[in-house]
Amino acid sequence: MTFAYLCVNILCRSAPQLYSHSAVTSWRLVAFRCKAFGDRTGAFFRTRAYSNNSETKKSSYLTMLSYSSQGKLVRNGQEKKLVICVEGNIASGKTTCLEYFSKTSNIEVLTEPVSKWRNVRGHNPLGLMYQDPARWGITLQTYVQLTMLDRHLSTISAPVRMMERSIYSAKYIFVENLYRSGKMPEVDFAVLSEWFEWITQNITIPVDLIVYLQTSPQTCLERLKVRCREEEKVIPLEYLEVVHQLYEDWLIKKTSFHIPAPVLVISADDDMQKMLHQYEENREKIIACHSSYFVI
Ligand SMILES: Nc1ncnc2c1ncn2[C@@H]1O[C@H](COP(=O)(O)OP(=O)(O)O)[C@@H](O)[C@H]1O
Ligand SMILES: Cc1cn([C@H]2C[C@H](O)[C@@H](COP(=O)(O)O)O2)c(=O)[nH]c1=O
Repeated sequence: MTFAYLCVNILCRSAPQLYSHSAVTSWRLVAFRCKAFGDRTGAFFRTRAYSNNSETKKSSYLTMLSYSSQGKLVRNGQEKKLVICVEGNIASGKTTCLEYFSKTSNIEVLTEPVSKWRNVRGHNPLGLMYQDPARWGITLQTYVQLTMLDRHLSTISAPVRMMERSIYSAKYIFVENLYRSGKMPEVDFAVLSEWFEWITQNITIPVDLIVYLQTSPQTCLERLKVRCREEEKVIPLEYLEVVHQLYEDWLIKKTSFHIPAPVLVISADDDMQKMLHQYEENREKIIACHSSYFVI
């Protein structure tokens, strides 16, 4: 613990009235200086200051961040939790899988924030993207990236978290697809990539295991039709085939992008009954193989 850390900590406790805006502002400068001089407590100062003024709500998760030994921002007290990301094509059965595991005690599930993508302050970026990907792809994907980051950084309350997709697949599958298919202008792709690289280089995104629900694109098309989301009615089989190939290159062939965690592949073309059976068969691999996380 540094001298500066001790001084500010004592001030925080003994003089709460110092949480005036001007004091907060000057603490930010202290924080900035600490960071500039390589002091890992900088983030602590900054977040302590933020948490005591009107910006509290907007930066609530920042109050829990500090620097790791690698110099990345990391959420405090979440290190021993297990994070599993369930990946797969559109309508492959990810939500259904999460619903099944949500009945298990000690597991919390986080589904994709699709409702936000369909309604942000009265706008529907998901629908707009499907209508005109070249115009609205950047809009949707910027928002997807933000909401996925928010999901990754949200407080984990159970020993195990299962979440649907990740900030990685949003970039490696969907942004990549828009760009490669010529539907995303190069400048949009460059800006999104800069954001993505900054986030992943500066913030620890905890992922311990990827469960890949491997389906045929044809199965996904059938399930997509049953689910019948209005925005997705325009999705043809070819789109699902491209998404499938991007997933296969990333998680099976391992030839495209960095894989942030070990991958467990589950064949997911079977009917619901057989899938539930498969989930039970794989339960140990998903959770128990990480039991060392609980022996602390
Ligand atoms: N194994 C399965 N067999 C048949 N239908 C399924 C199966 N798993 C999911 N579904 C149905 O397919 C649709 C898409 O499933 P969902 O879990 O929402 O997929 P995702 O979250 O991957 O998009 C839903 O209507 C769901 O009830
Ligand atoms: C992550 C992500 C998703 N989308 C689209 C693809 C689908 O239409 C929905 C998500 O539905 P799913 O049933 O969970 O697959 O959102 C996208 O366009 N871009 C993305 O990054």
